[in-house]
Amino acid sequence: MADPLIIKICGIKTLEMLDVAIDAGADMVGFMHFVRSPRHVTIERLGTLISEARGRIETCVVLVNPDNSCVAEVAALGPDWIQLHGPETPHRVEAIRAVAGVEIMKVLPIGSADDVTHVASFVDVADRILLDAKPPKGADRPGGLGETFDWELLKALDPSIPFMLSGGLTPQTVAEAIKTVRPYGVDVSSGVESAPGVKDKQLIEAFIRNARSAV
Ligand SMILES: O=C(O)c1ccccc1N[C@@H]1O[C@H](COP(=O)(O)O)[C@@H](O)[C@H]1O
Repeated sequence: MADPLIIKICGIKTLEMLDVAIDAGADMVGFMHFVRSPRHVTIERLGTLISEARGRIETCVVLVNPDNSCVAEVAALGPDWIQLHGPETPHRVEAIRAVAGVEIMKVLPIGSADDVTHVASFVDVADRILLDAKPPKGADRPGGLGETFDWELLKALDPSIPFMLSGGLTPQTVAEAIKTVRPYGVDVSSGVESAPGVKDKQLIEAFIRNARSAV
Protein backbone atom coordinates (compact mmCIF):
# COMPACT_ATOMS: atom_id res chain seq x y z
CA MET A 1 0.00 0.00 0.00
CA ALA A 2 1.31 3.47 -0.89
CA ASP A 3 2.07 5.82 1.97
CA PRO A 4 -0.01 7.93 1.73
CA LEU A 5 -2.70 6.05 -0.15
CA ILE A 6 -3.38 7.52 -3.62
CA ILE A 7 -6.99 8.67 -4.02
CA LYS A 8 -8.32 9.36 -7.51
CA ILE A 9 -11.68 10.99 -8.20
CA CYS A 10 -12.63 10.14 -11.77
CA GLY A 11 -15.15 11.56 -14.21
CA ILE A 12 -14.76 15.22 -13.24
CA LYS A 13 -16.46 17.49 -15.79
CA THR A 14 -16.58 20.93 -14.17
CA LEU A 15 -14.13 23.41 -12.67
CA GLU A 16 -16.33 23.53 -9.58
CA MET A 17 -15.92 19.78 -8.93
CA LEU A 18 -12.22 19.99 -9.75
CA ASP A 19 -11.89 22.48 -6.88
CA VAL A 20 -14.00 20.26 -4.61
CA ALA A 21 -11.72 17.25 -5.25
CA ILE A 22 -8.57 19.31 -4.66
CA ASP A 23 -9.90 20.97 -1.49
CA ALA A 24 -11.05 17.59 -0.13
CA GLY A 25 -7.51 16.20 -0.49
CA ALA A 26 -7.63 13.96 -3.58
CA ASP A 27 -4.28 13.08 -5.17
CA MET A 28 -5.50 12.64 -8.74
CA VAL A 29 -8.49 13.56 -10.85
CA GLY A 30 -9.64 11.72 -13.94
CA PHE A 31 -11.34 13.18 -17.01
CA MET A 32 -13.26 10.91 -19.39
CA HIS A 33 -12.76 11.30 -23.13
CA PHE A 34 -15.14 8.62 -24.41
CA VAL A 35 -18.36 9.71 -26.10
CA ARG A 36 -20.51 6.90 -24.72
CA SER A 37 -19.76 7.97 -21.15
CA PRO A 38 -22.10 10.29 -19.21
CA ARG A 39 -18.83 11.87 -17.99
CA HIS A 40 -17.42 12.55 -21.47
CA VAL A 41 -15.66 15.88 -21.97
CA THR A 42 -14.56 17.34 -25.30
CA ILE A 43 -10.94 18.00 -26.23
CA GLU A 44 -11.52 21.72 -25.68
CA ARG A 45 -12.90 21.15 -22.18
CA LEU A 46 -10.10 18.69 -21.41
CA GLY A 47 -7.61 21.44 -22.23
CA THR A 48 -9.32 23.83 -19.81
CA LEU A 49 -9.58 21.28 -17.00
CA ILE A 50 -5.96 20.14 -17.35
CA SER A 51 -4.69 23.74 -17.40
CA GLU A 52 -6.70 24.65 -14.31
CA ALA A 53 -5.45 21.54 -12.46
CA ARG A 54 -1.76 21.87 -13.38
CA GLY A 55 0.49 22.21 -10.35
CA ARG A 56 -2.45 21.58 -7.99
CA ILE A 57 -3.24 17.90 -8.50
CA GLU A 58 -2.22 15.05 -10.84
CA THR A 59 -4.43 14.68 -13.90
CA CYS A 60 -5.41 11.56 -15.80
CA VAL A 61 -7.34 11.32 -19.07
CA VAL A 62 -9.33 8.11 -19.53
CA LEU A 63 -9.37 6.69 -23.08
CA VAL A 64 -10.85 3.46 -24.44
CA ASN A 65 -8.80 1.69 -27.12
CA PRO A 66 -7.59 4.99 -28.63
CA ASP A 67 -5.82 5.31 -31.98
CA ASN A 68 -2.46 7.08 -32.15
CA SER A 69 -3.90 10.40 -33.30
CA CYS A 70 -6.26 10.53 -30.31
CA VAL A 71 -3.38 9.66 -27.96
CA ALA A 72 -1.18 12.38 -29.48
CA GLU A 73 -3.98 14.98 -29.34
CA VAL A 74 -4.67 14.25 -25.67
CA ALA A 75 -0.99 14.01 -24.70
CA ALA A 76 -0.38 17.45 -26.25
CA LEU A 77 -2.69 18.93 -23.59
CA GLY A 78 -0.14 17.89 -20.95
CA PRO A 79 -1.95 15.52 -18.58
CA ASP A 80 0.23 13.62 -16.09
CA TRP A 81 -1.38 10.30 -16.99
CA ILE A 82 -3.37 8.55 -19.68
CA GLN A 83 -5.60 5.73 -18.42
CA LEU A 84 -6.28 2.94 -20.93
CA HIS A 85 -9.65 1.44 -20.10
CA GLY A 86 -10.22 -0.77 -23.13
CA PRO A 87 -9.05 -4.14 -24.47
CA GLU A 88 -5.51 -2.87 -25.22
CA THR A 89 -2.92 -5.69 -25.36
CA PRO A 90 0.49 -5.40 -23.66
CA HIS A 91 2.03 -4.69 -27.09
CA ARG A 92 -0.49 -1.89 -27.76
CA VAL A 93 0.02 -0.39 -24.29
CA GLU A 94 3.75 -0.24 -24.99
CA ALA A 95 3.14 1.48 -28.35
CA ILE A 96 0.72 4.01 -26.82
CA ARG A 97 3.22 4.77 -24.05
CA ALA A 98 5.83 5.60 -26.72
CA VAL A 99 3.42 7.88 -28.64
CA ALA A 100 2.08 9.60 -25.51
CA GLY A 101 5.28 10.33 -23.62
CA VAL A 102 3.23 10.53 -20.40
CA GLU A 103 2.66 7.96 -17.71
CA ILE A 104 0.26 5.17 -18.55
CA MET A 105 -2.26 3.58 -16.18
CA LYS A 106 -3.60 0.32 -17.62
CA VAL A 107 -6.97 -0.92 -16.40
CA LEU A 108 -7.59 -4.64 -16.17
CA PRO A 109 -11.10 -6.00 -15.65
CA ILE A 110 -11.39 -8.65 -12.96
CA GLY A 111 -14.23 -11.16 -12.94
CA SER A 112 -12.49 -14.48 -12.43
CA ALA A 113 -9.29 -16.11 -11.19
CA ASP A 114 -8.19 -16.32 -14.83
CA ASP A 115 -8.38 -12.52 -15.17
CA VAL A 116 -5.98 -12.18 -12.22
CA THR A 117 -3.35 -14.26 -14.04
CA HIS A 118 -3.28 -11.72 -16.92
CA VAL A 119 -2.21 -8.83 -14.73
CA ALA A 120 1.49 -9.79 -14.64
CA SER A 121 1.90 -9.37 -18.41
CA PHE A 122 1.12 -5.63 -18.12
CA VAL A 123 3.48 -4.80 -15.26
CA ASP A 124 6.48 -3.96 -17.47
CA VAL A 125 4.57 -1.99 -20.11
CA ALA A 126 2.45 0.27 -17.88
CA ASP A 127 3.48 2.71 -15.16
CA ARG A 128 0.55 1.76 -12.97
CA ILE A 129 -2.09 -0.98 -12.90
CA LEU A 130 -5.73 -0.29 -12.00
CA LEU A 131 -8.00 -3.25 -11.27
CA ASP A 132 -11.69 -2.70 -12.02
CA ALA A 133 -14.82 -4.87 -12.18
CA LYS A 134 -15.47 -6.68 -15.45
CA PRO A 135 -18.50 -5.01 -17.08
CA PRO A 136 -21.62 -7.13 -17.48
CA LYS A 137 -22.32 -8.59 -20.94
CA GLY A 138 -24.08 -6.04 -23.16
CA ALA A 139 -22.81 -3.00 -21.22
CA ASP A 140 -22.31 0.02 -23.50
CA ARG A 141 -19.04 1.01 -21.83
CA PRO A 142 -16.22 -0.82 -20.03
CA GLY A 143 -16.29 1.11 -16.77
CA GLY A 144 -18.01 3.71 -14.64
CA LEU A 145 -20.92 1.37 -14.02
CA GLY A 146 -20.68 1.12 -10.24
CA GLU A 147 -19.99 -2.62 -10.53
CA THR A 148 -17.91 -4.30 -7.82
CA PHE A 149 -16.00 -7.58 -8.00
CA ASP A 150 -14.97 -10.27 -5.55
CA TRP A 151 -11.93 -8.76 -3.80
CA GLU A 152 -10.97 -12.22 -2.53
CA LEU A 153 -9.80 -13.02 -6.09
CA LEU A 154 -6.89 -10.63 -5.55
CA LYS A 155 -5.39 -12.93 -2.91
CA ALA A 156 -3.91 -14.85 -5.86
CA LEU A 157 -2.12 -11.75 -7.19
CA ASP A 158 1.66 -11.50 -6.82
CA PRO A 159 1.95 -9.26 -3.70
CA SER A 160 4.93 -7.41 -5.21
CA ILE A 161 2.65 -5.88 -7.90
CA PRO A 162 1.37 -2.45 -6.78
CA PHE A 163 -2.13 -1.70 -8.04
CA MET A 164 -4.99 0.70 -7.60
CA LEU A 165 -8.50 -0.56 -6.93
CA SER A 166 -11.76 0.62 -8.51
CA GLY A 167 -15.16 -0.79 -9.30
CA GLY A 168 -18.26 0.34 -7.48
CA LEU A 169 -16.46 1.88 -4.51
CA THR A 170 -18.53 4.26 -2.39
CA PRO A 171 -18.03 6.30 0.78
CA GLN A 172 -19.65 3.37 2.64
CA THR A 173 -17.42 0.62 1.20
CA VAL A 174 -14.05 2.26 0.63
CA ALA A 175 -12.64 1.71 4.13
CA GLU A 176 -13.49 -1.99 4.09
CA ALA A 177 -12.02 -2.30 0.59
CA ILE A 178 -8.74 -0.74 1.71
CA LYS A 179 -8.48 -2.96 4.79
CA THR A 180 -9.28 -6.10 2.79
CA VAL A 181 -7.29 -5.50 -0.39
CA ARG A 182 -4.45 -3.19 0.78
CA PRO A 183 -4.25 -1.39 -2.60
CA TYR A 184 -1.70 1.24 -3.60
CA GLY A 185 -4.62 3.56 -4.26
CA VAL A 186 -8.36 3.78 -4.82
CA ASP A 187 -10.38 5.21 -7.69
CA VAL A 188 -14.05 6.16 -7.76
CA SER A 189 -16.50 7.68 -10.19
CA SER A 190 -20.18 6.73 -9.92
CA GLY A 191 -19.97 6.20 -6.13
CA VAL A 192 -19.52 9.95 -5.61
CA GLU A 193 -22.37 11.04 -7.88
CA SER A 194 -26.01 12.00 -7.25
CA ALA A 195 -26.91 10.90 -10.83
CA PRO A 196 -24.81 9.50 -13.72
CA GLY A 197 -22.25 12.16 -14.58
CA VAL A 198 -23.23 14.52 -11.74
CA LYS A 199 -20.59 14.66 -9.01
CA ASP A 200 -21.63 15.42 -5.44
CA LYS A 201 -19.50 17.54 -3.09
CA GLN A 202 -20.58 15.77 0.12
CA LEU A 203 -20.00 12.31 -1.36
CA ILE A 204 -16.52 13.26 -2.62
CA GLU A 205 -15.60 14.63 0.81
CA ALA A 206 -16.99 11.57 2.60
CA PHE A 207 -15.19 9.18 0.25
CA ILE A 208 -11.83 10.84 0.86
CA ARG A 209 -12.37 11.15 4.62
CA ASN A 210 -13.37 7.48 4.93
CA ALA A 211 -10.50 6.31 2.71
CA ARG A 212 -7.90 8.23 4.73
CA SER A 213 -9.33 6.95 7.99
CA ALA A 214 -8.81 3.35 6.88
CA VAL A 215 -5.03 3.65 6.45
O1 LIG B 1 -17.10 6.51 -16.23
C1 LIG B 1 -17.34 6.00 -17.32
O2 LIG B 1 -18.40 6.24 -17.93
C2 LIG B 1 -16.33 5.12 -17.98
C3 LIG B 1 -16.49 4.81 -19.31
C4 LIG B 1 -15.55 4.03 -19.95
C5 LIG B 1 -14.45 3.54 -19.28
C6 LIG B 1 -14.27 3.83 -17.93
C7 LIG B 1 -15.20 4.61 -17.26
N1 LIG B 1 -15.08 4.90 -15.92
C8 LIG B 1 -14.06 4.45 -15.04
O3 LIG B 1 -14.35 3.18 -14.46
C9 LIG B 1 -13.74 3.10 -13.17
C10 LIG B 1 -14.74 2.63 -12.12
O4 LIG B 1 -15.84 3.46 -12.06
P1 LIG B 1 -16.97 3.30 -10.91
O5 LIG B 1 -16.39 3.89 -9.65
O6 LIG B 1 -17.31 1.86 -10.76
O7 LIG B 1 -18.12 4.12 -11.39
C11 LIG B 1 -13.17 4.50 -12.90
O8 LIG B 1 -11.80 4.56 -13.24
C12 LIG B 1 -13.96 5.34 -13.84
O9 LIG B 1 -13.40 6.52 -14.16
